[in-house]
Parts: sequence; C-alpha cells; structure tokens
Amino acid sequence: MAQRSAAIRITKPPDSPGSKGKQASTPPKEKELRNDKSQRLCRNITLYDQCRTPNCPFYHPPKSDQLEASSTTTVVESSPTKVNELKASHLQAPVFVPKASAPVFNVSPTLSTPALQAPRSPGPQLSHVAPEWNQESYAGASQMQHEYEDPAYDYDTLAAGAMYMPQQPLRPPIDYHLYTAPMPYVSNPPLGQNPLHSFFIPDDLRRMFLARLEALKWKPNVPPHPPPPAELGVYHDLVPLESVRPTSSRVYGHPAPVYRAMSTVDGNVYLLRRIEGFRVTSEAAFAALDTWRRLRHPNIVTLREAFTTKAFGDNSLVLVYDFHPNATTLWDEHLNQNAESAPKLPHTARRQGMPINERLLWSYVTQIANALKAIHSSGLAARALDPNKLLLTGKNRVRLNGGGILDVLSFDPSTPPAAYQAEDMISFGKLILSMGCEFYQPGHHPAQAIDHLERVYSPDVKNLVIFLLGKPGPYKTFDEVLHMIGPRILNELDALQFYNDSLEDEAMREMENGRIVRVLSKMGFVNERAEFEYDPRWADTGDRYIIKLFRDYVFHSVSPTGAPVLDLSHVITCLNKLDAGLDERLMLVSRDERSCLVVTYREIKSCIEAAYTDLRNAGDKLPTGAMGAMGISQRAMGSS
Ligand SMILES: Nc1ncnc2c1ncn2[C@@H]1O[C@H](COP(=O)(O)OP(=O)(O)OP(=O)(O)O)[C@@H](O)[C@H]1O
Repeated sequence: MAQRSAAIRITKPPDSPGSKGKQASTPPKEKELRNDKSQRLCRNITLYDQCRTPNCPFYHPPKSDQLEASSTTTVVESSPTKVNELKASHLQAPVFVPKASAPVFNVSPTLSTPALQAPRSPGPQLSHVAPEWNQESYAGASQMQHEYEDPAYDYDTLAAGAMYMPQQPLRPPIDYHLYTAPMPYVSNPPLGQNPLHSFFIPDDLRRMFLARLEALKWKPNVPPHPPPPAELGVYHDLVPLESVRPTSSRVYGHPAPVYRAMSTVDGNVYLLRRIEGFRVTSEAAFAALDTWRRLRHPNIVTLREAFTTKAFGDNSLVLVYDFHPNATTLWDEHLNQNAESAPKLPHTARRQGMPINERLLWSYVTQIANALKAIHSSGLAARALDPNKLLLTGKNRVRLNGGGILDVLSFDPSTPPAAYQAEDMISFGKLILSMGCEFYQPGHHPAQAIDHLERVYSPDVKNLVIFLLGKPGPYKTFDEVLHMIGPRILNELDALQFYNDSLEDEAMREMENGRIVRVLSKMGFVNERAEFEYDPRWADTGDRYIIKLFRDYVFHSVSPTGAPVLDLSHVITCLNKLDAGLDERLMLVSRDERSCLVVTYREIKSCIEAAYTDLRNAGDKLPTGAMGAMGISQRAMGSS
C-alpha cells in the first residue's frame, strides 16, 4: 500500500518562505527574525528561529503579541463560513475529519497573509482545543506554555521598568524544542556553524563501540580443534580467543587458553581461563580467590568464580573473569616487535611496537599503581605483573588481568603475603623499565636500561624505578610510591575529568537523538499503515491525514526546481518542535495541492498520540507483543 509521496507544491503560496518556498509559511514575525542576518551569528539560533538564552546578545524575549500569534486558538474563532467551504468532494482530497478542529483554507489567489493569522482567542481555551499530549515525555513543555502566560513573564512590563512584585521567583522558560547545543566548556565550534556530524557520535567513539560489539559476537572461521565442550556448567557457546593453541603460558607455566562464553544465569558474556592439566591438591588454595572475587576495581579484571572440571577430557581449573571485548594487552600493543608471534585475533587492531611517550607512560604507571594499592590493601598480591597480563581496553585504560591464578597454582601457605607484596614492588619497577626501554629483558641487569630511561624521560621516571628496584626497607612502602607519583596522579585525574565531560556531552546529544527516534517510531507506526480495524483508508483519513501531510512536510519537500530537499536541520527542528508540542503554526498542503491546513505542532502531536493510542489499545489485545520480544516496553515509547 505504500504510495509514492507527491511533492508539496503550493501554486500561489500565501506566505512562502524564501528557501523553503514550497514547504509552508510561518507567521511573519518569525520570518522577520529568520531574515535578520545579524542573528545568524548566534550559535543558539542556527537551528531555531530565535534565541531564548537569557544571557545571549541575540536574546529575543517573547513579546506578548507574538505569544498570542503562536496560539492555536485560531481554531475556535475561525469563521464558520470558511470552515464550511471545505468539502472533501469539492477538493477531491481524502476525507479529513479532524478530532481537534483546525482551520482549513482553500488555496486561492485571494488568500492573503493575514488570513493565516486568523483571529485568536484567549489562552484558557487552548487546553480545550488541543487535547492532552504526552505529558510523560516532556511535561516541562506544557509548563513552558503556562510560564509564558504567567504575568511574571510579561517582558514588556518588565522592560518598561514597571514596579512588579513577582509571585514566584523569575526564571527563564526552558525551550524543550531546541536541540541540545554542544556544551560550551567541551567544544567550541565557530559561531553560527553547526556541522552535520556534530549531531552524531564522533567517528572514533563509534568505531570503538562497533569493534566491541563485533568482538562480542566474533567466531573463528575454522572450527577449533579439539572443539570445546558445548556446555560447561552454566556456560555455553565457548569460543577460543586464540586461533593458535598456546603451548605453555610464559607467566603460569601451564597451557592457559582463554575462551569467551555466555552464561545461562544472566545472559552475560564472560572470559573463561582454563589451566590445562592442573589438579588442585588443597582446598585452602581457593581461600584467596574469595577475596579476589570481592575485589571490584576499575583497573582490575574482576574474577567471578573458579571451579575444576573434567569436561575438556583432563583435569582443568577454570577461572571466570569479566569479558572486555576487543581488549588487547600492553605487550601486544607496545612491546611485541614480532607481528608474526602475536596472537591473531581478527577483531583487534594491534599497533605493535609503538613507543610509549612520557604522558602515556605516567598514565599506565598511575593506573597500575592504583590497582596494586587496592590489591595490597585487601591483603593480596598481584604476583603476575607482566605486560601480557595487563589488558588495554578503550582509550589507554589498563586493567590487571588474571588475578588470583598464581595464588592457586603456586599455593604456599608458608610465605606471608607481605613477601609477595614486596616482590610486586620489584616487578612493578621492572615493568616500567620494560615499558620505557624496548631492549630490556626482565632477567637482565637494569643499569643500561636505566641510562636509557634517563635520556628519554624525565628524572622522575628514573627515580621511581630506582626506588622500586631498591632493597626492601622500612621506607619502601606502597604509600611512598604514591607520594612520589602524586603530581602525575593529578594529571591523570585532570585527563579523566576532561574525558568524562566530553562523554557527558555525547550522552546529551544521544538523548536528543533518542527523543527523535521515539517520535519517528510513533509516526512510522501510523503512516502508510495498510489497514487498521478492517479499514484500508485508516492511515489516510481523520487525524491520520494530518500526520501524513506532516510527514510530507518534514521529509518530502522539494525545491523550486523540483529537486528533493534533504535538509537535516529542517527535519530535526520540526521533529523537536513536534515532540515539545509547540503552539507554533505551520501550513500543510495536500498532495493534490488544492487544499491546505494550518495546524500547530501541538495539534499534530495530539493527532499522533491519539492514533498511536488506538494502535496500542488494539495491540494490547494480542497475546504477545513484538515490542516485548524486542525488550522495548510501550512505556519506553512514551505512552502514558
Ligand atoms: N578478560 C578478558 N577480556 C577480554 N579479552 C581477554 C581477556 N583476557 C585476555 N583476553 C584476550 O585474550 C588474549 C590472550 O590472553 P592471555 O592472557 O592468554 O595472553 P597471552 O599473550 O596468550 O599470555 P600467556 O603467555 O600467558 O598465554 C589477549 O591478547 C586478550 O586479547
């Protein structure tokens, strides 16, 4: 039943705006504001008609007559003779029976602009004319209307310096129809410009997220041999993460392959580390794992559980960790010069052998020190501070991997944790040497590598390494390490907070996009519906006819030469105004170009709500809902 939408053409438009000459007319006051070039300098109004930010030099407080002009009350007082002129048969247009009466005009050569600003009635009738709209989504927008009508916002009175005691504290109205501008403290695009890509998530973030999603679903082309068990306790869909079966782990001394698996308990994806051919001799070896399980830290890969199994055909110890999709290791990212020997995970983009600059080095040092402090404070020791066991996820985020494995594999109740913690300090010093000096091997004497550090990095790096590699003593504590790197921790804190600001900014933008998706979805449910309740014309008649014309107005406009107008700003502006239910009027033209309707966004919104509610009520009768199957509740769609 999909019909090709005809372009809207008004043969003699009563008040056609210049650029969108064939779309619709707007009240003259707003048109004047648009044409005022000086206002285009204001960033807030590139997408919107006028700036309502109080401190902005281009701030235009709504005038009382302007507010009146935007009222939909035209409907109530429009001349009955004019309404009577609308005859469906006469116009050869689809039958239109609006629930909320809207003024309807014949497009005739005599139609003049003032006719569009037909008489309007006072505010209170407004709620009568426009039925209730979705208050759940943007209750504040209706409040905005009240605030405009509140005498406290009579700007003319205020401007005249009249003595006025407001009943309630004066606060500027919030324009819910405005698309969120970038936060001023995050980005600073040139004034008057709002590039298209600024509406969407930045490419680098999008690529990172997509790579993670891909890594969650990735499967090897060639089935693994031998195949992993179909099920392992509550875990299923085991996928080995390394295409080459590891012989023996450099760190653990046993073959220790890793698998991605899904849990039937919570549907989450986990990482299973299997220690092949290992038999647990003492239950006490598991004691430390309980503490590891309780340790939650942003720089440590969380251990979930551990168990032994014979499902692989041998005695295996399996440790279950959080899965970080598309993670790589510090070794593969920076130190592995041999691309051939690196594990081949098709979904990871490795940078092999990239030198670590000082800023990044301190970022890693700070994060690792943070993890070590948490581990030592819990009475544990890392024991596996190796570049292979430091996962890199996201933007330079380090996580200590494989916590607790050596506590089981090399269980020795006679050695106190303090001894392992002292070893951690030395391993940390060697790790920094490895990161800063690619030729250093942990078994070698560090003198040459320290010389290299001194040449390449600031003296603080060398001092820290010397301290960590020094002999144990009463002053060699982890708190002293933190004291030494204190200023670098502050740098890291700064960077994190800036990053947080930019992510919040992105989240705000996505919130706006989410709003638009909801509105679009509701329109999509109604538009071009083949039939509803055995009525094949349902989508084209009654209130739905307005929705159809609005869809044409938003998406199917054409330029004076007949070319499609693909103006994203127009689309976003219209949909935001619709979502906010503004009283601004717009003119919708029928496809046969012989009639037009002047309606407000608020009325269109109520038409959409009414049609969507009809569909929803009918849908409720069905035993199962497709939306439920997709995990989308009707409440999420903004249904009240
Ligand atoms: N928790 C995790 N989440 C996501 N991916 C992980 C996780 N742990 C490891 N990986 C991935 O598995 C790969 C192999 O990890 P592993 O710790 O076995 O490194 P390795 O280089 O094989 O070390 P070893 O010499 O000890 O076997 C890593 O490169 C990483 O991409």
